[in-house]
Amino acid sequence: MSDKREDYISWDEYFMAVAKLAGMRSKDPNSQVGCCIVSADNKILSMGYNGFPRGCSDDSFPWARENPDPLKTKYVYVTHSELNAILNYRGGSLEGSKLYVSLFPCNECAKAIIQAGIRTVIYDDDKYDKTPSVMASKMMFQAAGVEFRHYKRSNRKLVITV
Ligand SMILES: O=c1[nH]c(=O)n([C@H]2C[C@H](O)[C@@H](COP(=O)(O)O)O2)cc1CO
Ligand SMILES: [Zn+2]
Repeated sequence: MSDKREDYISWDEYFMAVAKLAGMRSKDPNSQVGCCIVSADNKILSMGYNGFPRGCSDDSFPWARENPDPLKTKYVYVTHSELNAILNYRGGSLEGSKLYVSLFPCNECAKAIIQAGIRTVIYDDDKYDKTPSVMASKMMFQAAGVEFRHYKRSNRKLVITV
């Protein structure tokens, strides 16, 4: 007879929750994106969130979405969560790993994901579906044999007191 707990979180819930927890570090007022890279045997290898590169202070670089001067918007400076997670990994190869991310990867991150050898992408939000960037990501993933699947929310609320 087993006394095992039955309400433990699934692997998918665990890794998506870790991705979203990383996203809570983001200073972006509009989109907080988090990412968690996991080995084929379910070990967490790396995490990342969207933010400015090291040394580029959140207090001096802009978080604006729109400005006639592109240098006054975030887009030219921000490092995406997926790229940060890939670059944060210093332990060797990401070949064959899985990437959990709270927002579908853009085309630039898709290139990095493919070239890093990541084989599976599990995403939650797809709010930029139908934009050329996301359409390009999906075309590249399909061509490169990177599987992508939508995360099925269990809608469980995980409460952590810190
Ligand atoms: O794949 C992604 N990963 C990622 O980290 N981001 C970040 C960059 C920006 O900080 C933010 C997108 O900003 P916005 O939704 O306001 O356009 O999300 C955006 C995408 C996809 O667009
Ligand atoms: Zn991106």
